[in-house]
Amino acid sequence: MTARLIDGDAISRRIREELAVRVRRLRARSGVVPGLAVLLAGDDPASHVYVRNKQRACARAGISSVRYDLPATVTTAELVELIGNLNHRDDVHGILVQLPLPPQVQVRRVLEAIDMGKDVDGFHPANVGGVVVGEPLFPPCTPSGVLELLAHEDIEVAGRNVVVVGASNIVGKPLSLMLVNHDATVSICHAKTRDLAQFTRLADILVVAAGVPGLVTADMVREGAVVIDVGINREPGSRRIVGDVDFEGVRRKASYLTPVPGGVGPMTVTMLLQNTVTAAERSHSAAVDRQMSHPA
Ligand SMILES: Nc1nc(=O)c2c([nH]1)NC[C@@H]1CN(c3ccc(C(=O)N[C@@H](CCC(=O)O)C(=O)O)cc3)C=[N+]21
Repeated sequence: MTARLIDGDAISRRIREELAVRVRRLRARSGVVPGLAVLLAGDDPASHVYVRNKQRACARAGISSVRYDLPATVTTAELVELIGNLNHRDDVHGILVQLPLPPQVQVRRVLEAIDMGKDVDGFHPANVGGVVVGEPLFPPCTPSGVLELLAHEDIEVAGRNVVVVGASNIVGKPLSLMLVNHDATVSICHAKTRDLAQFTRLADILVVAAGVPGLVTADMVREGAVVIDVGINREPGSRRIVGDVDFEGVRRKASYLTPVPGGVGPMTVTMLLQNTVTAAERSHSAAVDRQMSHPA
Protein backbone atom coordinates (compact mmCIF):
# COMPACT_ATOMS: atom_id res chain seq x y z
CA MET A 1 0.00 0.00 0.00
CA THR A 2 1.13 3.53 -0.68
CA ALA A 3 -0.37 6.20 1.55
CA ARG A 4 -2.42 9.03 0.17
CA LEU A 5 -0.77 12.27 1.30
CA ILE A 6 -2.96 14.77 3.12
CA ASP A 7 -2.18 18.17 1.61
CA GLY A 8 -2.29 20.64 4.50
CA ASP A 9 -1.21 23.51 2.25
CA ALA A 10 -4.14 22.98 -0.14
CA ILE A 11 -6.70 22.49 2.64
CA SER A 12 -5.35 25.59 4.40
CA ARG A 13 -5.62 27.63 1.24
CA ARG A 14 -9.31 26.80 0.89
CA ILE A 15 -10.11 27.61 4.52
CA ARG A 16 -8.11 30.86 4.36
CA GLU A 17 -10.09 31.96 1.31
CA GLU A 18 -13.31 31.46 3.27
CA LEU A 19 -11.83 33.39 6.19
CA ALA A 20 -10.91 36.28 3.89
CA VAL A 21 -14.59 36.42 2.85
CA ARG A 22 -15.67 36.58 6.52
CA VAL A 23 -13.15 39.37 7.12
CA ARG A 24 -14.46 41.42 4.18
CA ARG A 25 -18.06 40.88 5.29
CA LEU A 26 -17.31 41.97 8.87
CA ARG A 27 -15.49 45.04 7.63
CA ALA A 28 -18.31 46.02 5.27
CA ARG A 29 -20.97 45.56 7.94
CA SER A 30 -19.21 47.14 10.90
CA GLY A 31 -15.88 48.69 9.90
CA VAL A 32 -14.14 46.20 12.21
CA VAL A 33 -10.78 44.83 11.02
CA PRO A 34 -9.70 41.74 12.97
CA GLY A 35 -6.51 42.47 14.91
CA LEU A 36 -3.93 40.09 16.35
CA ALA A 37 -1.18 41.05 18.81
CA VAL A 38 1.85 38.75 18.79
CA LEU A 39 4.30 38.89 21.69
CA LEU A 40 7.75 37.53 20.96
CA ALA A 41 10.46 37.45 23.61
CA GLY A 42 14.13 36.79 22.94
CA ASP A 43 15.81 35.75 19.71
CA ASP A 44 15.07 32.09 19.12
CA PRO A 45 15.47 31.84 15.33
CA ALA A 46 12.67 29.24 14.93
CA SER A 47 10.21 31.46 16.83
CA HIS A 48 11.07 34.36 14.54
CA VAL A 49 10.36 32.21 11.48
CA TYR A 50 6.99 31.04 12.88
CA VAL A 51 5.94 34.54 13.87
CA ARG A 52 6.88 35.90 10.45
CA ASN A 53 4.78 33.13 8.82
CA LYS A 54 1.80 33.92 11.06
CA GLN A 55 1.99 37.64 10.32
CA ARG A 56 2.25 37.04 6.57
CA ALA A 57 -0.78 34.73 6.72
CA CYS A 58 -2.72 37.39 8.68
CA ALA A 59 -1.93 40.07 6.10
CA ARG A 60 -3.12 37.84 3.24
CA ALA A 61 -6.42 37.19 5.01
CA GLY A 62 -7.02 40.89 5.77
CA ILE A 63 -6.22 40.55 9.49
CA SER A 64 -4.04 43.30 10.93
CA SER A 65 -1.26 42.08 13.19
CA VAL A 66 1.08 43.93 15.51
CA ARG A 67 4.23 42.38 16.85
CA TYR A 68 5.80 43.22 20.20
CA ASP A 69 9.49 42.29 20.26
CA LEU A 70 10.63 41.93 23.84
CA PRO A 71 14.16 41.34 25.10
CA ALA A 72 15.24 37.90 26.35
CA THR A 73 15.50 39.53 29.80
CA VAL A 74 11.77 40.42 29.92
CA THR A 75 10.07 39.74 33.27
CA THR A 76 6.76 38.06 34.08
CA ALA A 77 5.47 41.40 35.43
CA GLU A 78 6.35 43.26 32.23
CA LEU A 79 4.55 40.69 30.10
CA VAL A 80 1.51 40.71 32.39
CA GLU A 81 1.35 44.50 32.22
CA LEU A 82 1.58 44.59 28.42
CA ILE A 83 -1.12 41.92 28.16
CA GLY A 84 -3.31 43.94 30.54
CA ASN A 85 -3.07 46.91 28.18
CA LEU A 86 -3.84 44.78 25.12
CA ASN A 87 -6.84 43.22 26.89
CA HIS A 88 -8.41 46.70 27.00
CA ARG A 89 -7.78 47.68 23.38
CA ASP A 90 -10.78 47.24 21.16
CA ASP A 91 -8.69 47.04 17.98
CA VAL A 92 -6.94 43.91 19.36
CA HIS A 93 -9.18 40.84 19.14
CA GLY A 94 -6.55 38.16 19.64
CA ILE A 95 -3.41 37.96 21.79
CA LEU A 96 -0.74 35.35 21.12
CA VAL A 97 2.34 34.88 23.30
CA GLN A 98 4.84 32.90 21.26
CA LEU A 99 6.26 29.95 23.18
CA PRO A 100 8.78 29.02 24.43
CA LEU A 101 9.32 32.02 26.73
CA PRO A 102 12.72 32.74 28.32
CA PRO A 103 13.36 30.56 31.41
CA GLN A 104 12.89 33.33 34.02
CA VAL A 105 9.29 33.93 32.90
CA GLN A 106 6.41 32.18 34.69
CA VAL A 107 4.49 30.91 31.67
CA ARG A 108 1.33 30.02 33.63
CA ARG A 109 0.95 33.54 35.01
CA VAL A 110 1.47 35.05 31.58
CA LEU A 111 -1.14 32.83 29.92
CA GLU A 112 -3.61 33.47 32.74
CA ALA A 113 -3.27 37.23 32.18
CA ILE A 114 -4.78 36.98 28.68
CA ASP A 115 -8.46 37.91 28.47
CA MET A 116 -10.25 34.62 27.75
CA GLY A 117 -12.19 36.23 24.92
CA LYS A 118 -8.87 37.13 23.22
CA ASP A 119 -7.11 33.83 23.86
CA VAL A 120 -6.89 32.77 20.21
CA ASP A 121 -4.19 30.17 21.01
CA GLY A 122 -6.59 28.48 23.48
CA PHE A 123 -3.87 28.26 26.16
CA HIS A 124 -5.70 30.03 29.02
CA PRO A 125 -6.61 27.49 31.75
CA ALA A 126 -10.28 28.37 31.34
CA ASN A 127 -10.10 27.45 27.66
CA VAL A 128 -8.20 24.27 28.52
CA GLY A 129 -11.08 23.43 30.88
CA GLY A 130 -13.47 24.17 28.01
CA VAL A 131 -11.70 21.48 25.98
CA VAL A 132 -12.33 18.96 28.79
CA VAL A 133 -16.09 19.61 28.75
CA GLY A 134 -16.20 19.83 24.96
CA GLU A 135 -16.95 23.49 24.39
CA PRO A 136 -13.85 25.70 24.45
CA LEU A 137 -14.29 29.38 23.64
CA PHE A 138 -11.31 28.89 21.32
CA PRO A 139 -10.04 25.41 20.47
CA PRO A 140 -6.23 25.15 20.53
CA CYS A 141 -4.83 25.58 17.02
CA THR A 142 -2.72 22.50 16.34
CA PRO A 143 -5.29 20.02 17.73
CA SER A 144 -8.15 21.63 15.83
CA GLY A 145 -5.97 21.66 12.72
CA VAL A 146 -5.51 17.88 13.05
CA LEU A 147 -9.27 17.32 13.46
CA GLU A 148 -9.90 19.59 10.48
CA LEU A 149 -7.52 17.51 8.30
CA LEU A 150 -9.28 14.27 9.30
CA ALA A 151 -12.72 15.77 8.67
CA HIS A 152 -11.63 17.11 5.33
CA GLU A 153 -10.52 13.63 4.20
CA ASP A 154 -13.78 12.11 5.58
CA ILE A 155 -11.81 10.00 8.04
CA GLU A 156 -14.24 8.94 10.76
CA VAL A 157 -12.88 9.08 14.32
CA ALA A 158 -15.91 7.78 16.27
CA GLY A 159 -15.24 4.26 17.53
CA ARG A 160 -11.72 4.13 16.09
CA ASN A 161 -8.58 3.31 18.05
CA VAL A 162 -6.52 6.49 18.14
CA VAL A 163 -3.05 6.51 19.63
CA VAL A 164 -1.50 9.88 20.42
CA VAL A 165 2.26 9.86 20.97
CA GLY A 166 3.20 12.91 23.03
CA ALA A 167 1.43 14.35 26.07
CA SER A 168 2.25 18.05 25.83
CA ASN A 169 -0.14 20.69 27.14
CA ILE A 170 -0.37 22.34 23.73
CA VAL A 171 -0.84 19.30 21.49
CA GLY A 172 -1.03 15.76 22.91
CA LYS A 173 -3.28 16.30 25.93
CA PRO A 174 -5.86 18.67 24.41
CA LEU A 175 -5.98 16.71 21.14
CA SER A 176 -6.59 13.46 23.05
CA LEU A 177 -9.56 14.98 24.88
CA MET A 178 -10.98 16.48 21.70
CA LEU A 179 -10.78 13.04 20.08
CA VAL A 180 -12.56 11.48 23.06
CA ASN A 181 -15.25 14.15 22.65
CA HIS A 182 -15.61 12.84 19.08
CA ASP A 183 -16.11 9.30 20.46
CA ALA A 184 -12.69 7.89 19.62
CA THR A 185 -10.96 5.38 21.92
CA VAL A 186 -7.75 7.19 22.77
CA SER A 187 -4.43 6.04 24.22
CA ILE A 188 -1.89 8.67 25.21
CA CYS A 189 1.76 7.59 25.05
CA HIS A 190 4.70 9.66 26.26
CA ALA A 191 8.42 9.54 27.01
CA LYS A 192 7.93 7.07 29.88
CA THR A 193 5.73 4.65 27.92
CA ARG A 194 7.23 1.15 27.89
CA ASP A 195 7.17 -0.64 24.54
CA LEU A 196 5.73 2.20 22.47
CA ALA A 197 5.33 -0.06 19.42
CA GLN A 198 2.87 -2.29 21.27
CA PHE A 199 0.51 0.71 21.45
CA THR A 200 1.17 2.26 18.06
CA ARG A 201 0.40 -1.05 16.29
CA LEU A 202 -3.13 -0.93 17.70
CA ALA A 203 -3.85 2.41 16.11
CA ASP A 204 -6.37 2.93 13.33
CA ILE A 205 -5.27 6.55 13.54
CA LEU A 206 -1.79 7.34 14.85
CA VAL A 207 -0.93 10.93 15.80
CA VAL A 208 2.71 11.63 16.55
CA ALA A 209 3.58 14.80 18.45
CA ALA A 210 6.72 13.90 20.35
CA GLY A 211 9.38 16.16 18.84
CA VAL A 212 11.70 13.23 18.11
CA PRO A 213 12.76 12.90 14.46
CA GLY A 214 12.29 9.41 13.03
CA LEU A 215 10.56 8.12 16.20
CA VAL A 216 7.88 6.16 14.35
CA THR A 217 9.08 3.61 11.81
CA ALA A 218 7.09 1.36 9.46
CA ASP A 219 7.27 -1.70 11.76
CA MET A 220 5.34 0.29 14.40
CA VAL A 221 2.42 1.04 12.07
CA ARG A 222 -0.56 -1.20 11.30
CA GLU A 223 -1.11 -1.85 7.57
CA GLY A 224 -3.63 0.74 6.37
CA ALA A 225 -3.45 3.03 9.40
CA VAL A 226 -3.91 6.81 9.13
CA VAL A 227 -0.73 8.56 10.32
CA ILE A 228 -0.68 12.23 11.32
CA ASP A 229 2.80 13.69 11.86
CA VAL A 230 2.76 16.78 14.09
CA GLY A 231 6.55 16.88 14.54
CA ILE A 232 8.51 19.94 13.43
CA ASN A 233 12.22 19.22 13.80
CA ARG A 234 14.92 21.37 12.31
CA GLU A 235 17.95 19.37 11.25
CA PRO A 236 21.06 20.95 12.76
CA GLY A 237 22.81 23.18 10.27
CA SER A 238 19.97 22.85 7.76
CA ARG A 239 16.90 24.91 6.99
CA ARG A 240 14.94 21.78 6.17
CA ILE A 241 12.36 20.52 8.67
CA VAL A 242 11.42 16.89 9.27
CA GLY A 243 8.62 15.30 11.26
CA ASP A 244 8.61 12.55 13.88
CA VAL A 245 7.70 9.84 11.36
CA ASP A 246 10.05 7.96 9.02
CA PHE A 247 8.23 9.29 5.98
CA GLU A 248 9.47 6.97 3.24
CA GLY A 249 9.05 3.80 5.29
CA VAL A 250 5.64 4.62 6.77
CA ARG A 251 4.35 5.85 3.44
CA ARG A 252 4.51 2.26 2.13
CA LYS A 253 2.33 0.96 4.96
CA ALA A 254 -0.20 3.65 5.89
CA SER A 255 -3.41 4.51 4.04
CA TYR A 256 -3.06 8.25 4.71
CA LEU A 257 -0.04 10.25 5.83
CA THR A 258 0.63 13.95 6.45
CA PRO A 259 3.90 15.31 5.05
CA VAL A 260 6.27 17.65 6.90
CA PRO A 261 6.37 20.37 5.78
CA GLY A 262 2.96 20.90 4.20
CA GLY A 263 0.79 18.87 6.59
CA VAL A 264 -0.23 19.93 10.10
CA GLY A 265 2.02 23.06 10.26
CA PRO A 266 0.04 25.24 7.87
CA MET A 267 -3.21 24.09 9.52
CA THR A 268 -1.97 25.43 12.88
CA VAL A 269 -1.61 28.86 11.34
CA THR A 270 -4.99 28.57 9.60
CA MET A 271 -6.76 27.72 12.87
CA LEU A 272 -5.09 30.74 14.49
CA LEU A 273 -6.51 32.94 11.73
CA GLN A 274 -9.92 31.31 12.20
CA ASN A 275 -9.92 31.94 15.96
CA THR A 276 -8.89 35.56 15.39
CA VAL A 277 -11.71 36.17 12.90
CA THR A 278 -14.18 34.51 15.28
CA ALA A 279 -12.94 36.74 18.14
CA ALA A 280 -13.46 39.87 16.02
CA GLU A 281 -16.95 38.75 14.93
CA ARG A 282 -17.91 38.08 18.56
CA SER A 283 -16.65 41.48 19.73
CA HIS A 284 -18.79 43.10 17.04
CA SER A 285 -21.88 41.06 18.03
CA ALA A 286 -21.31 42.01 21.66
CA ALA A 287 -21.13 45.68 20.68
CA VAL A 288 -24.40 45.35 18.74
CA ASP A 289 -26.06 43.68 21.74
CA ARG A 290 -24.96 46.55 24.00
CA GLN A 291 -26.29 49.03 21.47
CA MET A 292 -29.68 47.23 21.38
CA SER A 293 -30.06 47.19 25.15
CA HIS A 294 -28.93 50.81 25.64
CA PRO A 295 -29.99 52.74 22.51
CA ALA A 296 -28.52 56.25 22.34
N1 LIG B 1 1.89 30.57 21.45
C1 LIG B 1 2.27 29.71 20.51
N2 LIG B 1 1.36 29.26 19.61
C2 LIG B 1 1.73 28.38 18.64
O1 LIG B 1 0.89 27.97 17.81
C3 LIG B 1 3.10 27.94 18.58
C4 LIG B 1 3.99 28.44 19.53
N3 LIG B 1 3.55 29.30 20.49
N4 LIG B 1 5.28 28.07 19.51
C5 LIG B 1 5.81 27.20 18.48
C6 LIG B 1 4.77 26.29 17.89
C7 LIG B 1 5.13 25.76 16.52
N5 LIG B 1 4.12 26.26 15.62
C8 LIG B 1 4.13 26.11 14.24
C9 LIG B 1 3.25 26.78 13.43
C10 LIG B 1 3.33 26.68 12.05
C11 LIG B 1 4.28 25.89 11.44
C12 LIG B 1 4.36 25.84 9.96
O2 LIG B 1 3.76 26.64 9.26
N6 LIG B 1 5.10 24.90 9.39
C13 LIG B 1 5.28 24.79 7.95
C14 LIG B 1 6.71 25.02 7.50
C15 LIG B 1 7.45 26.08 8.22
C16 LIG B 1 8.95 26.04 7.96
O3 LIG B 1 9.39 25.64 6.88
O4 LIG B 1 9.68 26.42 8.88
C17 LIG B 1 4.89 23.39 7.51
O5 LIG B 1 4.92 22.49 8.36
O6 LIG B 1 4.63 23.21 6.33
C18 LIG B 1 5.16 25.21 12.23
C19 LIG B 1 5.07 25.30 13.62
C20 LIG B 1 3.25 27.04 16.32
N7 LIG B 1 3.57 27.07 17.61
